[in-house]
Order: sequence, then C-alpha cells, then structure tokens
Amino acid sequence: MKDRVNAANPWRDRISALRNMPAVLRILWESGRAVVTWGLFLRVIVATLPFGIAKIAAYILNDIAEVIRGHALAPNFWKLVIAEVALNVSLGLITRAIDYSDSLLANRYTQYVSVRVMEQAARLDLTTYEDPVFYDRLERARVQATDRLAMIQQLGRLLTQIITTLAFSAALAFASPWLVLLLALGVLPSFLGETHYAFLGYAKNFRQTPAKRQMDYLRQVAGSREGAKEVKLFGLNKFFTDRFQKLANQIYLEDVTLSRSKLIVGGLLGVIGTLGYYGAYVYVIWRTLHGAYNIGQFGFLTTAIQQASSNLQQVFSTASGIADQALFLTDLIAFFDMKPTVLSKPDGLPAPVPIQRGFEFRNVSFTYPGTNRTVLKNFNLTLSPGERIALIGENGQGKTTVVKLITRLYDPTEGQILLDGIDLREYVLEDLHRHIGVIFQDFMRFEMTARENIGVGRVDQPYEDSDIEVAAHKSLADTVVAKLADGYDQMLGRRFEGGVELSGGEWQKIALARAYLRDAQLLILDEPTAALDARSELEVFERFAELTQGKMALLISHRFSTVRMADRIVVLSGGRLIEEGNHQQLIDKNGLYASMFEMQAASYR
Ligand SMILES: Nc1ncnc2c1ncn2[C@@H]1O[C@H](COP(=O)(O)OP(=O)(O)OP(=O)(O)O)[C@@H](O)[C@H]1O
Repeated sequence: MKDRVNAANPWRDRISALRNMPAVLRILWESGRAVVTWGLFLRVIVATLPFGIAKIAAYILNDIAEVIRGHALAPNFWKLVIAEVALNVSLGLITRAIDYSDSLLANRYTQYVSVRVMEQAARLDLTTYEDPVFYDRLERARVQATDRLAMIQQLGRLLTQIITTLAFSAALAFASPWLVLLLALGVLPSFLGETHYAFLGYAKNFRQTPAKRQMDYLRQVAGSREGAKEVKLFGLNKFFTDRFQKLANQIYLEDVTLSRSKLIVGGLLGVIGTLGYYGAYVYVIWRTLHGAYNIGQFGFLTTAIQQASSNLQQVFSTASGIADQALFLTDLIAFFDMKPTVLSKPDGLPAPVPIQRGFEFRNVSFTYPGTNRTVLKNFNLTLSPGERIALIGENGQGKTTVVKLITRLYDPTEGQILLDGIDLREYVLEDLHRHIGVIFQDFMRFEMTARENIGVGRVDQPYEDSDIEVAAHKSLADTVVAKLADGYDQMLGRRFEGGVELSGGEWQKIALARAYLRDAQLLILDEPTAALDARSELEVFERFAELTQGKMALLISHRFSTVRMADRIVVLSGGRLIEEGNHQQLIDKNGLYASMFEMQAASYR
C-alpha cells in the first residue's frame, strides 16, 4: 500500500480532499438524522437574526435623532426597543441550543464512527495488519474517529456565516457595490494564507505519523508492566528516553518552523484584511458627511460592514478549516473504502456436517503478501476425519502458516485447499470458522473475567455455565479457577480493578478451554503447551487424546512427548512436507525427525 501527500501540489490535494465531504456529510447524517435536522433549522434562524437586529437598531437610531431634532417620539418606538431586546435574548438562547445539539451530534458521530472503524478493522485481511502503512492509516483513522466536535461546529458555523454574509452583503451592494468589492479584496489574501497553512499543517502531521507511532511505542515499552523487568535489568531506560527525545525534538523543530512562518505571513495578510475593512468604513463616513445617508442608515451600514467583513473572513477561514478537516478525513474515508480480499462467497456453501472426506492441501504454495520468500512450496497434505496429525519442524518452516491457510486467514498464492473435495473459498467463511477451534501460540489474554475468557470461544451460540465448567475441566482450567477468589467471575489481567494476573501456563489452560467450548469438528492447537509444566502437559495431552477421539486435530509442537500421541506426524522443512508417518516409522526412517528426536532426547540424558 502506498500512501503519499503530494507536497509539490498542495492545492490539488486540498481540492481533491473536498471530495470527501459528501462521504463525511453522509456519515454525519447517518449518525444522527434528527439532531442534524434540528441543528440546521436552528442555524438558519440564528443566521438571519443579526440582520433583523441591525435593521431595528437603525429605526431606533433614526427615531432618537428625530427626538433630538425636537420632534415627537414615534408611537411604536418602545415596541422596537422591546423587539430588539427579544431578538437578542432569542439569539443567545438559540446559540446555546445549537451548542447542545452540536455536542449531542459529536457524541453520536464518535460512537458511530468508532463502531464502524472496529467493524471495518475486523473485516480486513490479516495481511493488512502486517503493513506499516496500514497501521499509520488506522492510527490516523482512529484519531479522526474521536472528538469531531470542532468539525461539526465548523460545518454549522459555515452555514450560519454564509447566510449572514449574504444578507449583509446584499444590503451593502444595494448601498454601493464598491463596499462589497473592498471587503472581498481585503479578505481574499488571508483566506489563501489560511488554506495554505492548513495544508502544510496536514502534510506535516502526515509526515510525522510514523515518528509519532514510534514515540507511542517507546513510551509504552518504557512504561509498561511487560517491559518493566527488561527495562530495569538491562538498564534500558536511557536508551529508550534518548530515542524518544530525539524523535520529539525533530517533531518540535518542524512544528516551530511552521508556526513561525504562519505567524509572520498570517499577520501580514491579516493587516490587508483590516485595511479593506477600514477602506469600506471610511467610504461610508465620507458618503454620510456628504448627505447620502441619514444617521440610521449610517449606523446600519457600519454594522453591515462589520458583520459582512467578519463573517466573510470567517466564511473563508471556516471553509479552509473544513478543507483541512477533509484532508484529515481522507484517511478515515480511505480506511472505510479498503476491501478485504479473503471474502466469503455471497451464496457460499455451508460447511459440511459432519465432514466426510476431510481437508486436502493440493500443491499449495504461499508467499506472504508484500514479501518475496515462498514459505510453502507445492505443499501437499491430507487430514481425514478422525485423524490427529502433528506438524513438526524447526523454527520458521511454515507450520503456523499451514494453520493460517486451513482457517482461511489467508488464501494460497497457488494451489488449492479442499474440504470434502470442494475449494475452501466456496464455503461461507463464518460457517467454516464455526467448525474450527484454534488456539495460536500467541493466543489472546482477554482482560475480562475467567468465564468470559472461556465464553468467547462460542459467542455465536448459546451456552450454559455448565458448558464453561465442562470445557474448563477438559483443559485443566478448572484447577486454575479453583484458586481464584471470585472463581469464574474473577477479572483476569491487571488492567482493570480487581484483576489478577495468571502465569503463562495458567493462561494457556484458560485459552484451551475456549477451544474445547467451541465443540468444533477440527481442533487446532499451535504449541498449546509451551508454557505448561511437564505434569500439566502430560495431563493436558492425555485428555486431548481422549477428547479428540473421532475428531480431526492438528497439533503443532516442539515437544516430542506430545508429538508421539498423534496418529500421523508430518515433518515440514523449507516449506515442503519431507517426511510423514507415525513415531516408530519415522525413527526407523532415520531422517530429520529421527535426528531431531535424538537431539531432544540427548538433552534429557
Ligand atoms: N505475517 C508474515 N509476513 C511475512 N512473513 C511471515 C509472516 N508470518 C510468518 N512469516 C515468515 O514465514 C515463515 C514461516 O513462518 P511460520 O510462523 O509459519 O513458521 P513456524 O514453522 O510456525 O515457526 P515456529 O516454529 O518458530 O513457530 C517464517 O520465515 C516467517 O518469517
């Protein structure tokens, strides 16, 4: 995945980013239709009120001038005063109502987008997670998902400002078109300046994302419970803080350079705007002195100049703020547009129950996307119902990759994987997953209760507490739970209050229970016992052997004591199947298996 901001052509990027606006507006609309409608209605009222207030003020001023000149007070004078006060009070109240509706909408937007980001992240291929560019984008999308109050306020403000500007500009144009021209000429340069810096700010943030991700990582490693032991014992504190400091300084320098240039250029352009404003003001004074306007009209026009100028300026700066937000939202929209390639067929087949012929890898080759090393080469393997296979091989030979392919976390680069003679891609993905229970070596330790940690193994089907207990018994997790103060309701992990940490082996037993709860047709355990002590391992496997009777099981282990219980042992090397058979057959063959077995046995002598 390539991701780039074209720094050489900022305008084109900015304008093309505005193409995101319909998508953003749609997301806003979907996150709260009623709130959006109310917000729009209130804004139209608020935008027209200042015009009405200024008009009434002009009448009041004229009436007062008449009284000063010795005429009688107009009969409706006090009604005008009351009307102006009423309009101002309404303005204040409606403005508050708008703030309220904006904050409601921002809340809904954050919630809606966060859920969509989570859903989309879950849909995407595993490959995407291995791409650092994707991570940067996900990170930006996450940030963009939250705290969009400013964007919502800007959009609303833009609407108000446009209506108010149009109303006052029309009045000014009616008095003299020069007034509008003077104001527009004054405001334009600062708009261009604002937009330009908004883009530079975005490009800077974009460039800084990788460094900021690294900083987050360093901060997390240096301050985490997991990192604490090694950081202390290897004396890594200074190593990490120096690295962090270096990145932070680099970011600080870039920020300061941009802010400084914005200060100088923005200041100068602001002066031009002020001159435009006062040019129009002086023009009105001059015309009034020459008898063109009465005092009420003078008052109204000066208010109109002030309102039109400040609103026009704000229209530009709000619009450039929105263009800036639209640029930021590029990542969110691009993230939502990403499509997974491992897809479930729309009219896919349900997974067979029971599986009749089993799985077959037929000339499967696989290269991880974005790399050029072929991890599996013309790999062939069958797994029949009722069979328990152990996959063994040295580190990095492709054992876990086999598991990722049979579970369709990835699709083969070449060749096919068949289930009952039909390509895996023909089945409904979710249904296929429902029939496979898998625990990876890097299984999740959910910081939830023990019950939930086991229960996540079967969230899509109802289960009873007794099912949890049975699964826990099978995996020996019941012995772990028995020691917990709150039993199955004990919070695990130390992140949340009342949580207790478990040892690696204890976590492993809990994770195994999850696989047993699933009642799957194929059970896959990828180094399931690495953290278990010898006695636990023996017990786990005696049970495993019993429990998987008649089921398919795929087992990956480096321990030969475990491997021996399999019906068939498959030896992987260099991405190929090089030996297979039961323990005795492979020992007799005196190949790689026999030598690996001999090495491990020798280390125990
Ligand atoms: N996500 C990935 N992207 C790119 N390469 C990968 C990825 N995962 C694994 N590999 C590479 O594929 C090869 C096989 O990895 P795999 O995890 O299947 O090995 P393994 O036999 O299970 O190893 P181990 O015994 O250490 O668990 C390794 O060389 C590894 O570097």
